[in-house]
Amino acid sequence: MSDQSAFETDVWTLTRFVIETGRQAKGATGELTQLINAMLTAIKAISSAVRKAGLAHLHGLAGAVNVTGDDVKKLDVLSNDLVINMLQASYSTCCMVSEENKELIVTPKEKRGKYVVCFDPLDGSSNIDCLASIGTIFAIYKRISEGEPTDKDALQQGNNIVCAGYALYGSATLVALSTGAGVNFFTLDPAVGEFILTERSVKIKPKGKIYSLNEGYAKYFHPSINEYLKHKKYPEDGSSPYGARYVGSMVSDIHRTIAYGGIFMYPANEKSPKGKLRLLYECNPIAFIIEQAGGLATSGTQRILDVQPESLHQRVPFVVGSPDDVNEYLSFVKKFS
Ligand SMILES: O=P(O)(O)OC[C@H]1O[C@](O)(COP(=O)(O)O)[C@@H](O)[C@@H]1O
Ligand SMILES: [Mg+2]
Ligand SMILES: [Mg+2]
Ligand SMILES: [Mg+2]
Repeated sequence: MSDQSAFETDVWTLTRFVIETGRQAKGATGELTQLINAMLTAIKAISSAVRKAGLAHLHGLAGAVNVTGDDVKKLDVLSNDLVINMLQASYSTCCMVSEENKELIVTPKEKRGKYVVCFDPLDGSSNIDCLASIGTIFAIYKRISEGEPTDKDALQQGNNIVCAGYALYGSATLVALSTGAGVNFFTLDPAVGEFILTERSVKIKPKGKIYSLNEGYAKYFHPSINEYLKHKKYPEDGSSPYGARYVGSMVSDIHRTIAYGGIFMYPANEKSPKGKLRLLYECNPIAFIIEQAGGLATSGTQRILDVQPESLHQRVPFVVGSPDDVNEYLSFVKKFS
C-alpha cells in the first residue's frame, strides 16, 4: 500500500483486481471480467439479503425439495434467482449448472457468451435459521461445444477450470478467488460496497491441528476412516490430539481449513456411498482453490480435479486440506485397501 494515512486512497478493490488481471491476459476480450463482476454483484446482493433475512421474513422453507433431496429454503431460491439473472445479464455465459435446478440452465440465445458456470448459490442452508455462517461457491469453464449448449459443456474435469471462488457470509463477507495464479482474499467494505484485497497469495499450512467432519456418521464409516480418527484423538507417538471443528457449512469449514490448516472430510458412508457433496458445484471449485493455496483434494482414490463428471448432480467423497494431513489420511486408505 502506497499511503500510510488512516484512510487508504489507492485501494485494490476486487473489481480493480479483476480488470487489471484481465487486461494483462493475452488475447483477453473482457468477457471473463464481465462475468466475474456479475457474480460479485450477485454475491453482494446475497450478502445483503443474508444480513437482513430475519427482518425481511427470509428465514424458513420455500416448500420444495431439490434434485439431490435437500429441503429448499427461501434464501436458496432468492440466491439462485440472483445468480442466474446477474450472470445471464452479463452476456458472457452460454449455460449454467445450479444445485437448485435439475436440468442445465441454457442462456437465451441473444445473451450468450463463451463461458459455463457451475454454482451452489447458497451453501450450508441448514444453517440459515440459526444465523451460522453460510456461503456461495462457483466454478467457471470455457464451453467446449458449438451450437446449442449441452450437458457436455458442463461435464468437464475440474482441471479445465478458468476461475473459481467462494463467498463466505460470516462475521464479515469475504470472497476467495483464483484464476489459476494463486488465491487472494477480498473482504467486503459495506460502507463502500466493494470487496477490498485483504490477503494476497494465500498459502495453507503444510500441517494443521484440526480435523473436521460429521462424526455422527461414524457407525456407517469405512474402518479406514474410523482408524484415522482414532489416530487423531489418541496419537501413538505421544503428540497432542487434534482439535475437532465442524460447522456443517462447507464454505465455513473450508475457509477455516485454509486459514488455520488441518483436514476437512465428507467421506463415503454406508448410507451415502458417494458421500453428500456434489462434484460440479461444491467439490471442484473448492478443490481448485485448495490446490492453488498449496493443499490437496482427493476422493480417497483419485485427485478431485481429475474426476471425469458423468452427471450434473453427481456426488463424490471429499477429503481436502493441508498436504501432510491429507497424505496421512491416504496412508490409512492404503493400509485398508
Ligand atoms: O449435515 P451434514 O450431513 O453434515 O452435511 C453438511 C454439508 O451439507 C452442506 O450443507 C450441503 O450444502 P447445501 O446447503 O448447499 O445443500 C454442506 O455445506 C455441508 O458440508
Ligand atoms: Mg442444498
Ligand atoms: Mg452446498
Ligand atoms: Mg446450496
